[in-house]
Amino acid sequence: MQSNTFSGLFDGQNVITLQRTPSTNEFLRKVLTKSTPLAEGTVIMAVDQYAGRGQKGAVWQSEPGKNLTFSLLLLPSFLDPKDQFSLTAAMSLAVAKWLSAMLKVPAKIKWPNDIYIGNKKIGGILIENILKGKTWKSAIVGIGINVNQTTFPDTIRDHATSIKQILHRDSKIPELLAELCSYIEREYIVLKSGDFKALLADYKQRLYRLGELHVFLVDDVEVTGMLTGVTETGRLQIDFNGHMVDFDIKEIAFVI
Ligand SMILES: O=C(O)CCCC[C@@H]1SC[C@@H]2NC(=O)N[C@@H]21
Repeated sequence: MQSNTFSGLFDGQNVITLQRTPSTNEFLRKVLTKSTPLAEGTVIMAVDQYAGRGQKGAVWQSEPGKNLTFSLLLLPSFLDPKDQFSLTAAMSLAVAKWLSAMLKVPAKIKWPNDIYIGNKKIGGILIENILKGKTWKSAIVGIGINVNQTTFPDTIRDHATSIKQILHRDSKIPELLAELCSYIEREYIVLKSGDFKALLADYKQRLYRLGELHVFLVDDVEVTGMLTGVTETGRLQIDFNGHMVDFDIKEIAFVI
């Protein structure tokens, strides 16, 4: 495990804790659009996030006070927008590595950036990029981790897990935030170094269902193929009987 103190970019000085807010991503976006200058590494954390947002317009449900729900501000102006996926890879890797080290079980990345333990989702990431033309203004990295919640709504009960369900004890949320931020910092340094190949290779190694036959939904039709990796731009590569096809997030979904 890494030390549980903040370091460098995430020094713990810029953590704003909100008791109740619809969505930390939304809150951060609003602050940024009001042109309030915020330092890179600013974290908005919510105790009760009651209308959390997920990918593809989904909702992110979280019991008040039980989970880690936060958004952090990155200013990746060094990154060409065509390399956006490497930011997704870096953030997913940070969460997966942190959870694997803490829980002592492998945490996998379900493409593009859900975090799974076994066949259950423990966390999710929603990155909202704010670009100005071809340059970055900022990236809002929203992360939700199920921590002390042990019961889940019917719709997700069979496919959700939490840190408590694995460790059988409560965890202190601010301490988890500090630990996770140190993992984020480490991957962000790799991203800044421009070593996208290393990030991609690391990401691929941790892909959920890599090398396995799986059922996917493509154009409302269930198809079976083998997940073989991702392209440099983050498209999911599937082998259908020797015929390789790649997809973006709008074109394919996993069938559980
Ligand atoms: O699994 C997903 O689809 C992504 C979930 C992302 C949830 C986090 S919680 C903090 C931040 N604020 C939001 O409204 N969403 C993200």
